[in-house]
Amino acid sequence: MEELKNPLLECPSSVTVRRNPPRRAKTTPLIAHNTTPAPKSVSKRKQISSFPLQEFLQCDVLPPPPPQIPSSSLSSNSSSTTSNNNSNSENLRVFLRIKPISITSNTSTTTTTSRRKGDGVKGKAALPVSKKKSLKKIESETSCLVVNDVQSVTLSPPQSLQEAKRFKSEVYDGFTQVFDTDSTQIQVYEKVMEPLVVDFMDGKSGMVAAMGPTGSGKTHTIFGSPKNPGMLSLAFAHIFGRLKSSYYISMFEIYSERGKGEKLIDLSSSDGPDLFLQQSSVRGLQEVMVSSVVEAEAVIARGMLRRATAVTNSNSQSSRSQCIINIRCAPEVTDGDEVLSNNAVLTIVDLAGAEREKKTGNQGTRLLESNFINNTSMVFGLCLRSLLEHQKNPKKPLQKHFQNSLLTKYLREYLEGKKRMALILTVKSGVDDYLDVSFLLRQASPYMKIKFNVIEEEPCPKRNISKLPREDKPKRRRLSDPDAYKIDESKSGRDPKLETELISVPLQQQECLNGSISSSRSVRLEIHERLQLEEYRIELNRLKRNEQVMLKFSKALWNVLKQYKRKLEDSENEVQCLKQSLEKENVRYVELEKEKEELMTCSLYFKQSAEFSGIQSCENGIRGAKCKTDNHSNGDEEERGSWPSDLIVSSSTEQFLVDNATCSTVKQSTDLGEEKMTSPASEVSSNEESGSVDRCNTSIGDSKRSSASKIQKEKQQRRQMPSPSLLVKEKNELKTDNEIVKGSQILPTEKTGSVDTCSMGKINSENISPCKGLSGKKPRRRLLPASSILLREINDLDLDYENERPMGSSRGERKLAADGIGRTQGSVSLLKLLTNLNL
Ligand SMILES: Nc1ncnc2c1ncn2[C@@H]1O[C@H](COP(=O)(O)OP(=O)(O)OP(=O)(O)O)[C@@H](O)[C@H]1O
Repeated sequence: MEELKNPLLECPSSVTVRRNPPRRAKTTPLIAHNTTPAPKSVSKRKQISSFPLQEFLQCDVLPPPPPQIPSSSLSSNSSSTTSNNNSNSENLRVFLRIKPISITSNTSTTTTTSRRKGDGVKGKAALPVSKKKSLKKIESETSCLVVNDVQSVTLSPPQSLQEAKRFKSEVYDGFTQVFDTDSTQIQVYEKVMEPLVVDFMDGKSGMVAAMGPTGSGKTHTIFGSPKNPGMLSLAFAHIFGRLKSSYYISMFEIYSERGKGEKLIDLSSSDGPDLFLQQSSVRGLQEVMVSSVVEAEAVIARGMLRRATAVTNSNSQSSRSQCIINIRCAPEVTDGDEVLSNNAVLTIVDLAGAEREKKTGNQGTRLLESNFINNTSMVFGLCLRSLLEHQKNPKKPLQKHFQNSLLTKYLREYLEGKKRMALILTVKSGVDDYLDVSFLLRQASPYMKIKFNVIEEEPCPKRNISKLPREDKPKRRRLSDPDAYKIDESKSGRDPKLETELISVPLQQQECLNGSISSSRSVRLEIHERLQLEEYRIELNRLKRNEQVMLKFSKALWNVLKQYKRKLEDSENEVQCLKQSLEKENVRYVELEKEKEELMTCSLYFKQSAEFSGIQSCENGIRGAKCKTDNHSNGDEEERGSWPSDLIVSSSTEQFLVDNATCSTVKQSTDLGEEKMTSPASEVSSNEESGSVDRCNTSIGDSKRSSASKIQKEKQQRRQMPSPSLLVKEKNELKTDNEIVKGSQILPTEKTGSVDTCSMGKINSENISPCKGLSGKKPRRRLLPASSILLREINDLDLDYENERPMGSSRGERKLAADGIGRTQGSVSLLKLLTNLNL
């Protein structure tokens, strides 16, 4: 009772403090190491001011030596410590290894600086006992982690952080084994790895993963060094020392270059294809068959050379990737037959160490790698955390955190508690490493409660080829390149001769073949045959589908082409039509041009005629004019008329000779009832021989020529007609002359209808001042031949009415017609002509 009253007076020698819940740090009771637990009285505990950490650390109490258990009994012993009563369920084994502080400390002795990677323990072991003690003292002074016993440690914050009162000492208990700073590689192997190796050789898969901050000794623990071999090398020695057998080894890393996605890289083979993850197996990964420790070590050494490493502030050879090594049992071949084998795989994972930016001083690429490394570690931890919570409370669903990284995808079965695994946490115990250690222990210590519902894997009597990831590759190759398959077979240890036979022998002969060989071979043949058939079936389906697709595509293409052809034909037809219509239009245009020219010519002519007519009416009156017409009884026949005449306009003193007052022939289309005009010149040149009938726009519409002889005469006269240019010239001359002409009168030459046609309707003789030509001299005028002819023709006309004959009334007096309208002589003449033509 007295002890209880005054606990400070007599401290117990040791105490074990268990953390539960693990994340909540408890104040360490004020008791000495290795003392009996103090009574948990709240009233008494209040009296304890603080935990005398320094005092405690200064105590030169060596941790109890690890129990020396014979190797043969390690497996059973270790499992007995971790497994529950239920043989199929066991806890996740979590180990803690503390890296010697002297190796990490910059202020360490010469021993530290001379050490190389991996030989720290050995060097320390070689020291004399007195030096060992002093070194231990130094370590204890500068360490933040103290080993309480084989299963627990106490983590104390450095003085600077203690003052902040946010950080308190924490005890972490429940580890499968804590390896102190002076633990050897062999000790670690025996505890961590050997049970897994034993199980593996019994046909059970297992995995061990090393976790911890950068530079804490993960790679050292797994791979070690030539002088101080790690767990892997020791495992090889164990595996190959027992039985003479072959194993497949594969080694690959998951790396993120500059943090851009994750990449799988085959470390065991440099010439292999690109790797990709399919569910939980790596496709394309090369497996190297080894049958001795040396071969296995060589494969691992090659892989280590290829592995991504870099120099950081924390580690001169820091791993930048997650490295995974698989060891798989190869079937033994005796006399061509394979014997017992199993599907068990032993997996060793060296995770890249979590990094703090402040400590590592990483920048750029290194920093991006750090992010990837920390992220993967976090996902790995989340998967285990989720599994633990699910096991605690089955109502909580198992989160699918494994999907967030390639590593966790690959290790899914382990992270879901389906296969047994072990974790080894490596830490540095320096004061500077307090935060790293604290983070890791807080994160990983709860994993000790994770249970694995191990499904016992039955040893496989025959190798199950379909389950092996590597088997897919030769299958794929076989279809395209049989030689490639042969090479692969030599690697995998199969009988290539037999496989070649299998491919070549028809299916019908397989039964005979199978009958003659052993049962194991027949099973293998059957599997191969089935796989091959399946491949062919898939290929056939693919080809069929392709064929159907192509068929449909070609049909569609054909239809489209047909439509295009039809459209093309239509377009061509349209083009032809347009061409024809264009030609027609061109012809019409030419004709219209000609008409236009003729109209202009005629217009000029009639203008002259009107002027002359005005002059004549003023002075001499109408001498008479005759119009010769040919009437054809049949209205459908073409009519032809021309007015070749020489008009002689005489005044009292002078005569005007008009050359070639021409009118073009008139072609009358009775169907359309329209008249076309052509120039006399053109008619003479082009239409005369063909006998085409033109109608002069100045001619009287329906006038007919009286006799053929006259026509002939006209034709001859027409040949003498001048060109329109001459007419223009003549017009100019006449204009000049008109100024001095006193008066002249031109005889009416045509009916009003024809005047209209030739735009002569506008010409009114009344508008022409008769007095204009009277003033001045009276020069002798020479009439153009056509005008003379016209005048003569008009004079030849038989006018019925006396009053219609142009009177010789001088000065263009208007004659009163019966209707009382005053007309000039020219108008009267035209009227007569029109009347004769019955228009
Ligand atoms: N227990 C130990 N005993 C002696 N030396 C050790 C021990 N642990 C680590 N070392 C040495 O410390 C250095 C760093 O160790 P290691 O490379 O294994 O760290 P790591 O955790 O793998 O780091 P990273 O995650 O950056 O790759 C190495 O030189 C190694 O030899």
